[in-house]
Amino acid sequence: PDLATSFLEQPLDNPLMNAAGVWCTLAAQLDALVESSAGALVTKSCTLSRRDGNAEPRYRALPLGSINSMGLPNEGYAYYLDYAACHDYERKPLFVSVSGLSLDDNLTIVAALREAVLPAFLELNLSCPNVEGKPQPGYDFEAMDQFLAEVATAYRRPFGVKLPPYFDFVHFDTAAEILNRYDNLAFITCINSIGNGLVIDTDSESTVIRPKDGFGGLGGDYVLPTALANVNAFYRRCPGKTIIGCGGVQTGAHVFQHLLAGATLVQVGTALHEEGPSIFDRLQHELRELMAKKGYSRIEEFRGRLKTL
Ligand SMILES: O=C(O)c1[nH]c(=O)[nH]c(=O)c1I
Repeated sequence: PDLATSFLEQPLDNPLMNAAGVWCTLAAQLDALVESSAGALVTKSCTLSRRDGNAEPRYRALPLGSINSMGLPNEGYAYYLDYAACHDYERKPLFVSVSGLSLDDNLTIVAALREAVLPAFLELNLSCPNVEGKPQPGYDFEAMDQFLAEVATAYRRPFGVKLPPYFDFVHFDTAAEILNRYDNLAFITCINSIGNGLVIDTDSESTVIRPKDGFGGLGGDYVLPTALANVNAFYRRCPGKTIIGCGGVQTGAHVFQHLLAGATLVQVGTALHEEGPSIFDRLQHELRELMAKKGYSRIEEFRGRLKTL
């Protein structure tokens, strides 16, 4: 079976990439993703200036996934624009994730990205749950609409958004109605971590990460059904847009499920953090095996074809 696909008319060897924030803060990590068999890669969400992020421990791997409250540690947007300027786009597409601390910061970064005239894809992160005192725009529909109105106008080129998980059909409907207003909003990445979970260690009777009294974003097995729901909800509601699936991917079957739900590309976070970039070889092998067993030779034969009962 062939895993070749395309994204916004760009060909990719396969639909797999990292999730923003994982294995992508420093150039050496990004280089490792370029060298890996990932079909594409995305940079750590960036802010105007470099940030240390929250106090450690701020990430914990768990039997069923992960919890994190990194606090947006990153090298500052110039660092990632420099990386994007040196990337070989013939090899694989590069996405730049932007998560400015204010609308103005986002507009400054987006303007710089536009001025750089790079073939990189902008993934506007509206869903960071871990910056104390910064509510995420993804859960404030008025703020989200304003951010998109200004960014869509300033950037003028195709871009995408990274959304938080929603858990109610009214929220799916409202968010989709906003996103559908912006013609150059070309893709939607669902989901970011499930925000502000609390993991407790029974023996120590304590939280397991330091920031925010232990409250942090959940990833891994915990989030797969929610991720699939959000992928399919926006796939159904935004027919003119491309969906990128993110959340809970650990096996080729999980990739298959995201594709079935309507995803075009599939991002890997927690499992990549734990296994490293070789995971992209394993996931492709497992996906090919599953496709062969089902008699599929190309992804387009089943992508978006989720059956209902
Ligand atoms: O804490 C983080 O840096 C972080 N952590 C997440 O789970 N999602 C995000 O978008 C971000 I910006």
